[in-house]
Amino acid sequence: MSASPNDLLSVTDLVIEYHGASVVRAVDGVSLSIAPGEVLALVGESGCGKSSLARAVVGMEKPRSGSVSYRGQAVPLLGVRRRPTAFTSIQMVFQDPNSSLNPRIRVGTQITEGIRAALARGEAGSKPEEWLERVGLPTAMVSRYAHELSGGQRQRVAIARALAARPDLLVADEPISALDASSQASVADMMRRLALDAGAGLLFISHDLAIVRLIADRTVVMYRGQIVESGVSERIWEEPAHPYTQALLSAIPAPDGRGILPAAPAAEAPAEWRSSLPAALDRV
Ligand SMILES: Nc1ncnc2c1ncn2[C@@H]1O[C@H](COP(=O)(O)OP(=O)(O)OP(=O)(O)O)[C@@H](O)[C@H]1O
Repeated sequence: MSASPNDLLSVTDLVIEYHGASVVRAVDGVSLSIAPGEVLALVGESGCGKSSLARAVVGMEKPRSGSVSYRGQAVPLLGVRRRPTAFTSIQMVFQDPNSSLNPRIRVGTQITEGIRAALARGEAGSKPEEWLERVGLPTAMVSRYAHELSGGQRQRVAIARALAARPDLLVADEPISALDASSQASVADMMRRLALDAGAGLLFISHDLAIVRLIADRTVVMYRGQIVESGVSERIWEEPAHPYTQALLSAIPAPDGRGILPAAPAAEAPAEWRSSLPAALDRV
């Protein structure tokens, strides 16, 4: 996955470490890129470094080494106060909508913040009600407060606000896990459509390979801070090359209760994975 001058986002040899009682290397030499109008999924089990990578992409995490560039320019570290205007064209949706919405500000006002960011970059204006409709919420919700909404409604508002800023690049970190199972696929598909209608790129982080298969052009699989496999989503789904990807796929429930893979993959998984994914690997 080498960088091209046309990339919207280019991450090169990224290393992120946390220094506490011990050093945790959360991201260990990751390179990836996203072209305009492309959906890239980042999958992997909890703790593999997905959120650390996402935060670095939007300038919220300082890399130990390596680089993150957006349209060929290094993404600046977010200031204590606010990010430079140019970089409002990168928006992030967090797993927990409470971390981006203010419970004491009306929903309409919060979406208007996104609209203002778009206007400041010379983009066309829009109304908060339009964005509520696009994410499947009633327009009357403009006058409600975030704390009056359900978790799923809040997440839709967070998505509406991010999209209202008309980003070129949308980074969505587990954006659908707060939603009920029946609406996860439709909201993921809506994000894909809205991002692509705007010609934006979408970095979609999830542990749900079934949904990723539906919406992502390419998929990157992370394990313990490193990329173990990447490629066209359909290929990864049909012919996972790496034993870890095979284990992730086999852990997806199927009607027969045996996981999604029809036959046992040939590759032998290293013993260390047996401890991290025992249930999945029992079926591999
Ligand atoms: N601020 C921090 N300080 C110390 N360690 C951290 C910090 N943030 C993350 N880590 C560690 O870095 C590793 C990667 O964490 P990260 O949140 O990036 O993983 P993730 O794949 O997003 O997990 P999840 O799916 O559970 O959100 C984990 O071992 C985590 O404990």
